[in-house]
Amino acid sequence: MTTLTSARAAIDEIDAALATLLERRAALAEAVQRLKPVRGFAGRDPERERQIAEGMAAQAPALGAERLARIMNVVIEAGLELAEERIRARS
Ligand SMILES: C=C(O[C@@H]1C=C(C(=O)O)C=C[C@H]1O)C(=O)O
Repeated sequence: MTTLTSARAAIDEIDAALATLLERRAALAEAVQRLKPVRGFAGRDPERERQIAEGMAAQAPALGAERLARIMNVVIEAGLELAEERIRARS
């Protein structure tokens, strides 16, 4: 039987994996910023972001593209913020 404790433990495990993946994603998003002619928020690409949400919806149909777009908007903005900070700190 699923208990509150075991369900929360399962969520904690998934969140730990998500945190690792988010850290890796942010590092890759920073690498992309360094390759683009216009970096950071100024070089935002809404079409690419839409494709990301659509692609993820194929893996997560219950969440769907609209909710995934909202989730990914926060993820992408956090990555852009971090990339801008790190690029500024090194230049
Ligand atoms: C990383 C890029 O720059 C921005 C960040 C994105 C992301 O974090 O996935 C996607 C599109 C751009 O708004 C990119 O253009 O691929």
